Amino acid sequence: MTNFLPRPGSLARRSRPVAECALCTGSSLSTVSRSRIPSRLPKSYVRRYATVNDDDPKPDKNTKDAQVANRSSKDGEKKIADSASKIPGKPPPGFEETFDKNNRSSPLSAPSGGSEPDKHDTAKPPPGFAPMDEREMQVLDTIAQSVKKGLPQSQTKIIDDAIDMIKRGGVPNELREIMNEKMNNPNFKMDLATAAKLVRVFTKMSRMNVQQIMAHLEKEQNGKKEKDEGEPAFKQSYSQKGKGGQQKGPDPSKIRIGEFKLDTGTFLISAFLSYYLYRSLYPGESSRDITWQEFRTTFLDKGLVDKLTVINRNKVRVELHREAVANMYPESPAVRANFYYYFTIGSVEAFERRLDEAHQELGIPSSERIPVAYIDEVPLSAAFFSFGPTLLFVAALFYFSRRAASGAGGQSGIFGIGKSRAKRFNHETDIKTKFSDVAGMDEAKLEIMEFVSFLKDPTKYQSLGAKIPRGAILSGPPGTGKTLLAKATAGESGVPFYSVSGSEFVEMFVGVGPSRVRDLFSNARKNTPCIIFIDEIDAIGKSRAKQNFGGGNDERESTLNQILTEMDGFNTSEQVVVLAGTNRPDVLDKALMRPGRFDRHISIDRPTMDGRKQIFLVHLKKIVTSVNMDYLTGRLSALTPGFSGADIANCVNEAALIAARANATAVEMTHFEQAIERVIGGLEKKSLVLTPEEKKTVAYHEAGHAICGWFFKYADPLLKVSIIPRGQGALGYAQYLPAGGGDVYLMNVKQLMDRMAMTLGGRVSEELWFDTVTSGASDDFNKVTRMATAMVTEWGMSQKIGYLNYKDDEQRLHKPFSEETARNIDSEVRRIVDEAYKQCKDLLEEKKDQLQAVAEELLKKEMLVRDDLVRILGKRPFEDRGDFHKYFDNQEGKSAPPPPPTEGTEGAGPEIPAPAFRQHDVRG
Ligand SMILES: Nc1ncnc2c1ncn2[C@@H]1O[C@H](COP(=O)(O)OP(=O)(O)OP(=O)(O)O)[C@@H](O)[C@H]1O
Repeated sequence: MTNFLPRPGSLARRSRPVAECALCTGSSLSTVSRSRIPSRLPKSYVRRYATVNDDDPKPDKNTKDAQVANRSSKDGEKKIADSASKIPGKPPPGFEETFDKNNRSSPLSAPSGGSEPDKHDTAKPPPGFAPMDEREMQVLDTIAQSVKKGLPQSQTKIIDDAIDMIKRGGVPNELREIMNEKMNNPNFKMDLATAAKLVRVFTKMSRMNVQQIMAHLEKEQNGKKEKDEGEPAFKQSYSQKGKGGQQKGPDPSKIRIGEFKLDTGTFLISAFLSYYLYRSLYPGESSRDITWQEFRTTFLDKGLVDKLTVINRNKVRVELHREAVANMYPESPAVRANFYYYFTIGSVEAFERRLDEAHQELGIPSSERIPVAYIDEVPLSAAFFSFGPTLLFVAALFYFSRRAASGAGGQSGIFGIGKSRAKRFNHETDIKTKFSDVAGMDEAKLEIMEFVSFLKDPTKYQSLGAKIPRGAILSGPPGTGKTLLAKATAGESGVPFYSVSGSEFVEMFVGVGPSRVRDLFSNARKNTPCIIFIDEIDAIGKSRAKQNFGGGNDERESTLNQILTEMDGFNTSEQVVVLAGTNRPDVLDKALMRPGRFDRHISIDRPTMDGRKQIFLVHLKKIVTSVNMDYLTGRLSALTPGFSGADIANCVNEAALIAARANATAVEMTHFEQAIERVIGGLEKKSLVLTPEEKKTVAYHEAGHAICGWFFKYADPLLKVSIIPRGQGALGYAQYLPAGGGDVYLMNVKQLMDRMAMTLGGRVSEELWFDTVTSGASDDFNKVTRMATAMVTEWGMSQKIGYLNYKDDEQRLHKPFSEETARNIDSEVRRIVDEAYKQCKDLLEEKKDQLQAVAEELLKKEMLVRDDLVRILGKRPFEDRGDFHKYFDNQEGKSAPPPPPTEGTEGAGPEIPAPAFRQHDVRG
């Protein structure tokens, strides 16, 4: 009994759960795991549980336990503490039964409010638990004391809590076994496994609270057999957490179920803890150091030594006759197997001498002398430190190679580096693209359709003796739908599709490229029929002759050679089609293009007006809009000359985003136009504030362009001009519709001259209206020079130079013409530009008033559209061609066509001006 009442503080701590049991109070505090609040337990808890609140469930007056509870509630904490201190060794009033050694029922058997009196006697402890008598409690304390030895204070607290809980709730069977062993065997010794078991049990018990055990008990009493009956009580109590409302139990959200999970981390920590505990309980259990004298008197002189081992020339291990030792010293640890005594020696010679002397003194004949062995042992820690860095390095290497490989597509470490990175798409699940998703490019589709019908029905061709082309190169500007077409081919033919980019063959290791090519083709051969698509093939397929100029690249060359070999290696029956995409067909190696490899060259250009209409139709399908589809696609395609399929897809998506930002229910024409402006001109830079003087210059500059466009017959009619800065350095922004209202494929001299004159309109206007000029016309001059140079050197439009083509070739170091021709070219270019300048100046001088009117209106409104110009300048004096009227007339303030793109593929047509006023850095 004294064990339980060591000091008032302890009493207070222990009386709380007991009173809690007796009263069956559902305190909210009790929901907190005890292990988390040990320091908060003492005083306030006693008060809380010793007093019955109005809303607490009332105990049954008939039951003895209820009376106990009632009494204790009346007396309160003070009485409990007093009685405990006055009658040491006796339980406080109301707790007698809890500590009654004859009463085998656990304190947990106290019925909760409302339970029937007779249940008290029949109440059993939870399965897996058993109540304790006093002797058992003492044994438990002894075990706890030995476990606590050597543990830090925080750990001993947990064990105290667990013991407390066990005494109140009963002993789990696991613990009872150990206690029984201890009671029955006076020589009971704790081994490592037992220590670990004890730590586990104590930790679990310390985390339980009274309600959990009681809830389990109540359920047992009501005869509700759960399927998990027989599990330890703490397990079941957690499984009841979800049934809120039944009891005023713990808040499920606060219960940390994971605490009982035995994951790897927990396992390792508890294993370490157990070992530490075991070691601290039995320090030096497997060895002990002694002196030579001890060795001599205790063991050698008594004939107990079996063998001596000299370790590392400085230590001797004594191996004893275990049975003889057991007879002589039954208590000695040396009885145990694996226990050895050690003593240190100064030198082996001195040790041998002393041993010799001892043998002689003891009169041991030389034949029976104690055998001595000599060994060198490396301590475990030393071994760890010597191999540790190497192991660490190997582990790091392995780890990083795996990470790098998984980042690059999940190959198996450094060993998978030669494997192909091609992604395989399955026609059934991954490739849903069909030819109907590819708008326009009818000719390209027709060409490639042949591959599809070959893959679907090869016999049709083979029966006629025809050989099917091995592959096709799809070339064209970026975003024109090359990849889309290849995917559609796979989708239509219903075969596996391997997609890889040319750059994925290139790696810093030599030989990786060819190895990946081999792997790709061997995979493909295993899965025939199939399609391989190599995007951006120019990364590996560049002409070998050109590479050599800059020193060459052997790795790329051998990768290319491997591709050539593999494509040659297909036999005619293998249905593997290789498609490749590139933006630069001109740099490809000729060997790639020869018949038998990529026999077909399918060029995909930017879509025509009609093609754009169809592409818009494809992408508008997913968009919610109320605009008439025919009108919408027609107008949008007219507004977007030079757009690629990808640009169109982007525009449509951008329009939907703009509409969503404006909270519109459908995408309107204005949203599409804003999107187009944004794609062409970039974002409006409202933050860029120009000075009034700068603004005026920009307005007059743009007005100059606008007047030229309006009054030159072959210039582009203006649709919109603004002086709100946009995009990359453009201070003004103007949109024109290409002359003719559609795509322009041919330009005559008149058109070119008008266009050049219009491009110079900005600078000429500045000259007319200001006393100085600005740097803003530099981009205009660049365009004019390029146009004039092309007229002279490429298009045969200069009589002096004649019908020669001196197209500039960057690869060539020397110009292919004489100095005199160079001088003539210069003078002709100058003459043409001067003519354009004169043409522009004459017009702007003539229309000076109109120019001023347009510029002032622009300054006022910041943006003018076609209708404003009609109002200021009157109707344009020339007939507009094409579908212009259909889409742009009578559409107030809605026209917003872009300037035709100037950047284009070679041979795409003459330079087209985009007279936007640009900001230039003229410092230094
Ligand atoms: N003819 C088209 N019909 C419908 N959509 C198209 C068409 N052309 C391009 N697109 C759109 O543009 C996107 C990009 O096209 P794709 O990737 O095929 O271009 P690409 O020519 O392979 O470009 P790159 O040369 O840069 O690889 C497609 O996903 C599609 O949405």
